[in-house]
This record gives sequence, structure tokens and C-alpha cells, in this order.
Amino acid sequence: MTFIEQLRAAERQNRSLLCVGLDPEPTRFPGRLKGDANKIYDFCARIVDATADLVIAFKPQIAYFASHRAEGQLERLMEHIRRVAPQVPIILDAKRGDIGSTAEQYALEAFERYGADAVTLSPFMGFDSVAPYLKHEGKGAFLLCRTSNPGGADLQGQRLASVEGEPLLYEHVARLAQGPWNLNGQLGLVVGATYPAEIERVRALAPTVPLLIPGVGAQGGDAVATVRAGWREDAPIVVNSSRAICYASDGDDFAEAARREATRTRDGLEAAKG
Ligand SMILES: O=C(O)c1cc(=O)[nH]c(=O)n1[C@@H]1O[C@H](COP(=O)(O)O)[C@@H](O)[C@H]1O
Repeated sequence: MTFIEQLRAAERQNRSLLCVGLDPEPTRFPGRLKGDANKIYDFCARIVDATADLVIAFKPQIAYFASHRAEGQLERLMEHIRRVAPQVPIILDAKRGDIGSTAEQYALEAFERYGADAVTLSPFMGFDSVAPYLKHEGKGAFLLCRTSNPGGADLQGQRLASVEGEPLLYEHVARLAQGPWNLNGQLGLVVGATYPAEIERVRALAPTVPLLIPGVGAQGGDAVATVRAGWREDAPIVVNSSRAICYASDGDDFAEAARREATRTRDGLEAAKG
């Protein structure tokens, strides 16, 4: 199955557009796990077990593992997700972007070392920095387009006088992902839930690619507006929430609390489909 087929299957099976983001931060760990970087795997595995039937995807953020020398725990976590939730695709959030020869190594890291189904990429260095990921058959790549953070517009909102129609930079990225860059048909775009008007604009320019939409939950994005702006029957959206779910409780009931919050968010997204 290609990445997009995996997304469609998981959306159907779990009736969900929700992606649970795995951003393990030991100082925020609950109860007896608090402060212990050796427990990153245990913490994330509990969240995965509690939410595996509620999600369209999982999205581990690699920095939260690498900063604690916990890459081995990330490898174990990837295997764990495969075991307990084989129907759920895994997006490795690494936001890579480098010249082709280095990108080849990053692609091997994401798809072979960690066995991810898709990766997040910065398109800033151009097509030759994206192409090595597309050679991995059936694997997905989400290009940063209009990100959820306040500074996103600093560059993404600049007008490109040199391009026909003078689009904003993020609009140009959306067109490239829908058209000439999408050689393997598995490209997607990252658009923040904090900017629903821009989600709508990206959808108009890129009607069929999957959208990864972070920013609901801790960043305050509007889940209903997000679904209305981005969801199409034939084009998946993957709405990510990390901290609001992982840290729904700071007690030993954290996994149950994560399940409750994930259920609430999943149901809200489903209801917004209308
Ligand atoms: O690519 C991403 O996942 C991403 C893009 C973006 O525009 N904004 C954004 O917040 N993210 C990631 O999505 C997650 C959001 O986490 P919460 O704000 O805790 O839900 C983090 O892992 C971010 O690195």
C-alpha cells in the first residue's frame, strides 16, 4: 500500500482525521515517570496503546528523542506501533531539507532506519532536496507550506514577483506540490490549524494532496474551521494534536486521560465534516 492508501484505510477503519503527535518531554512526564529520559519509550507506548483505534496517523517528533540520546527508544517505539497498530501510518516529523546527497541519507534514516511511512520536509532548498525522498516507492513527504507558528508568514507570506500571477511563497509551494514536484503522487503539504483562511487557499490550489494540519489543542487552532477549510471526501487531512493529548493529565491516569482527550478531539473533527 502507498502512504496515501494507508491514510485512507486508517481514516475509514478508525473513523478519524486525528493524528496523535508524540512529543515526549521528560520534565512533563506524569507521576513516577517524571524527569526520566529512560522512560521515553514507556511513556509513548502507553499513549499509543491508549489511542491506536482512534487515529488516522501517529507523528513522532524526532527532536524530542534525539535531544535525550533516545534514538534507540524511537526505534523501539516505531516497532511497537507496527505491532499494535499495523493499520496506522507513521509520519516521522523531522523537517529535513538539504542538498541531494545528504537528503539521500536523511531519506534512508527516515524510511529504512526508523521504517516511517512519511516524513516532513522543508522545501526551502528546492526540488533537488526533495527528489531523493520520492525515490522511495510509496513513501509520503509533507512539505512545509503555511506553518502554524506566528513567524510562518515572515517568509511564507512574501510575494514572488518573479513567478506568474505573483503568488505568495506558500501559494507557490502548494502549486508545486499539486503539480510538477509530485512525481510519485505521495506529496502532501503542512498547513497550520491556526490559519484556516490559508488552509482554504491551499486547498483551492492543491485540491487532491493530503494536508498535515498541526495546531489544534495547545496552539489553540480551530478544529471545526480546519475541517471545513481542508477536508474533502477524496483528499485526506491529518489533524495533529500533541501536547493536549500526551499531557492531558499529570497523574498516573495519563493514558486514560489521553484516550478521553483523543476521543473528544476525534469526535469533534468527525462532526465538523457535516
Ligand atoms: O510539521 C509539523 O508537524 C508542524 C508544523 C507546523 O506548522 N506546526 C507544528 O506545530 N508542527 C509540529 O506539530 C506539533 C504540534 O504540537 P502541539 O502544539 O503540542 O499540538 C509539534 O511536534 C510541532 O513540531
